[in-house]
Amino acid sequence: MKASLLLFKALAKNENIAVVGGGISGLSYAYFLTKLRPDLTVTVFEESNKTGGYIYSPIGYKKELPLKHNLNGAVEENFEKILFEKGPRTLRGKSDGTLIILDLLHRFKLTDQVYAIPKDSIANKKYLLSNGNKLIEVPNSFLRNPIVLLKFLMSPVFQFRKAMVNLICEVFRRKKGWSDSKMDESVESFLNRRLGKELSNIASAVYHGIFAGDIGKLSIKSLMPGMYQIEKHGNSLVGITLLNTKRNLLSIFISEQEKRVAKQKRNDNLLSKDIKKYEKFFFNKDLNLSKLSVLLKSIPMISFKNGLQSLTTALGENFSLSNSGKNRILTENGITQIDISEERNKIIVNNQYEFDYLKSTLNSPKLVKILENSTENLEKNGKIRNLIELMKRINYVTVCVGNIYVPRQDLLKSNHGFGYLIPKNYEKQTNNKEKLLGVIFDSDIEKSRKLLFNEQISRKLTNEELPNKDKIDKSANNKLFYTDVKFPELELDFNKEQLDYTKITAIMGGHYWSPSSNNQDVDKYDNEENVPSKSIALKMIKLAVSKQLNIELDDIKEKLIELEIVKNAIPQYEVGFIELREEIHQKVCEIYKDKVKLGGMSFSNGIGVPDCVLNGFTEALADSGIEEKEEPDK
Ligand SMILES: C=Cc1c2[nH]c(c1C)Cc1[nH]c(c(CCC(=O)O)c1C)Cc1[nH]c(c(C)c1CCC(=O)O)Cc1[nH]c(c(C)c1C=C)C2
Repeated sequence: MKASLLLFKALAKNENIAVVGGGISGLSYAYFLTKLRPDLTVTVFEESNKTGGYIYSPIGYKKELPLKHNLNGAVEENFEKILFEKGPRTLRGKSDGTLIILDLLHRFKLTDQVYAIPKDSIANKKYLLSNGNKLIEVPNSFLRNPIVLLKFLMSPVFQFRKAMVNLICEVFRRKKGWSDSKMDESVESFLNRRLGKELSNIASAVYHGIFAGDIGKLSIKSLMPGMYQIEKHGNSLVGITLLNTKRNLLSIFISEQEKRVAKQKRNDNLLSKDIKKYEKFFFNKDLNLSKLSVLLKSIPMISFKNGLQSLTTALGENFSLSNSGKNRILTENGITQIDISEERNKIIVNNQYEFDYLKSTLNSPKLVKILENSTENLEKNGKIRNLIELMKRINYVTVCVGNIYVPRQDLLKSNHGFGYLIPKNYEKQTNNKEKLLGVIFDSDIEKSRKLLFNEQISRKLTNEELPNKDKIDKSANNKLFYTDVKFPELELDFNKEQLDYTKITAIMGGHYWSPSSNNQDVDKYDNEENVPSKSIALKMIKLAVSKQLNIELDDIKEKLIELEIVKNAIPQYEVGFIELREEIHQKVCEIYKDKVKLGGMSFSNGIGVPDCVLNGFTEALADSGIEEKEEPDK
């Protein structure tokens, strides 16, 4: 059998495509589609005046500094500039999406923007907030740091005795063993039933940090597909974990040589199907993705010199620059109507533009508004009403993001790290009055960063010729790559004294502000949506942070605080979400005769930035119609 590339018609030659939404999902999709199919003309519609969507890294200005002149005699900017991230800010290292993002940044010649947070850095310490405002460090690895593990097991968040009894009982407890593939359950009810309330409370904090959501509503099938499979087959979670641990323990009897061979085999095979496709259709001969993926295994987090927005800006610019100006991003161009003209076989946008195909990355509240403006033509068959009702069943949470900067002071004292998450049962008696979900220690993340593509690593990651002495033993060189990655200190462009600043982000609201939540402080809220005004939110954030970190924010004169309330920020993959999403996709295909498709955080799989980029690639590849087909040998 011989593999060859065949182009078959998904999108016909020279078609005109609309992408709705200029966030990370829309930009990734548009960028990849244009690269895969340069014959197409692609227009991105963005309602706001900037691209990036939820990724937003503005610079705040703190105070006037003494005037300085540059070499040409001109006055230099004389304000202390502070980068604030209002949305996502870091990427997890080990993920297919991150691999693609780093490859893109390498193509865009932005490697000087990419920082690694090494495993052994202070920013890799994560905490949970326990009653009495104690920060409990969560062990990163069960074996590597026994003291942290022991302290965690003995802490009130874990509740050792109860948790251990529950874990032992789990092996013997009767399992449901779902036979119907439609079965689903909330994460909370599943974990309570299987592992007990103590462990489920820890999971509540983790999902505060991802969905800002309530594990009492989020779906086990969507969020923990591995657990779902174990349940489906009626197996024990603890049993399967122990079996895997036994396999690991047995590995101490395997010789070093055998281990090395096994590791090499794993590394050779480590690219997923999606990344192999990316390599095949989008190959950048400069960067070795297999080596990069090995390196990323040892880097928990990636961060960006000028904020994550440099990624979306670069994607937008590289998209617009390609195809000699045929492609465009129309900012301040919201979509109000999407109709279909069956006679002309076209999608009509805003009664004005005609397209052959439209990809939306909007969330469902925005789509509902657009659908409600649909013409009588679409209204006639009643299907659109049904679609609107389905879309309204997807719930979203609103979050308040508070960025706080204090110069020349270390407010975190002994609690340095990535930040902390707050479990659901924190201060149950006071009902977590301020509805804080967690706090990120941005200054610690910033102070832990190391240039990822430094000279040593870049040489190993690119297919550049190896220096002569390394050529002598290539296998030794490979080994060196896996074990000997060094991150030299960054050259700082500010003096040591300025390193003592504190920058944190406090995140509040989420599911606690959902209309259905039993909010005791509802009289404080000045609108019917259960969301406080900005001024009340500011008071609440200051109060909570001061209390939890034991500082008096109001007493600190030199500070900068910015607050953003992001409505419908994160879709909630609640119980039954997978089936609901599938039904919506089917209805959209039916109504718009396969000429409209939905993507983005709400309708593709996954809400993380790497997920959005990976989905952008796989969906563009599928729509491009470029597929690999096996052909028999002649
Ligand atoms: C601003 C509020 C957000 C909260 N969750 C998200 C946002 C944007 C989305 C999100 N956060 C994480 C993931 C998983 C990452 C992945 O698997 O790709 C997602 C989808 C993990 C995460 N949580 C926090 C950080 C800094 C990260 C890394 C990714 C990122 O930079 O967003 C901190 C954090 N996020 C939220 C809270 C309450 C919180 C508290 C410490 C809600």
